[in-house]
Amino acid sequence: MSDIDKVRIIVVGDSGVGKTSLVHLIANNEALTSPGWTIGCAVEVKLHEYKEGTPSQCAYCIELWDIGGSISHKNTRGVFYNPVHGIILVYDLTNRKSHENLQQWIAEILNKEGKDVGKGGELEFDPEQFLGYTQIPILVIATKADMVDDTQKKKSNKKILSIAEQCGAEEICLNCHDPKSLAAGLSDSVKLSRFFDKVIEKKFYTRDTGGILEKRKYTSPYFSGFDNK
Ligand SMILES: Nc1nc2c(ncn2[C@@H]2O[C@H](COP(=O)(O)OP(=O)(O)OP(=O)(O)O)[C@@H](O)[C@H]2O)c(=O)[nH]1
Repeated sequence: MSDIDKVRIIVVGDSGVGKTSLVHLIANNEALTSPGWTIGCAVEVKLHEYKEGTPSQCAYCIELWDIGGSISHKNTRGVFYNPVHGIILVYDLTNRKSHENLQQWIAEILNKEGKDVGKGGELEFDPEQFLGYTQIPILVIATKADMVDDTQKKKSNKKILSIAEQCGAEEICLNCHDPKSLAAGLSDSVKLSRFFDKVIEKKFYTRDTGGILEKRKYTSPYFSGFDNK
């Protein structure tokens, strides 16, 4: 895959929400029955057809960086946050706190050097700053959809919308143990594919004065839409 352009997408969320299971499902189209605890980071790759079925179709390599969610590694995770071309925020539908904590994850990515720390020692999340400053494409994914009934999903969806809306992001609810969750043609699969297209576009394409997308002549491997320093 060395000649194929690539993007780095980081996958973050609390420990145990299902990041490793999700990444495995996306990269291999199969369920991972017994994932191990991720220490540091694990990377899986997926070949993605940008704008599939159109004249602009082109293959790109998507690197999915599964960042271990353990609180004990919080201070060392910053090394994985540069460059970042896209972010998948993951939470567990059966664990409301894991959704609330996504704000902390965003703040951590944005302020990896510990700036903007609030009174309680927690990083402060400013969605406007995040959107305006970084413009990094974000996707929110809720896991363990098989463990909640539809009423609970609707309740959770209201909560999901708050973070997804604040970030201008799409959202997906799925069961990582079911390989059919992301079967081709399903709306969730289309959302995921569009998200990958968006990440690729942000890194490799620019709009000319007529609004037409054209590929940049040179793209720094570190370009991510924000400096992240
Ligand atoms: N029922 C169900 N279980 C899931 C789902 N996704 C993940 N799990 C289970 O949740 C547990 C934790 O999953 P992991 O993928 O290891 O979670 P993680 O977020 O990578 O955890 P860390 O490595 O600690 O950051 C495992 O037992 C998974 O099998 C899902 O959609 N449904």
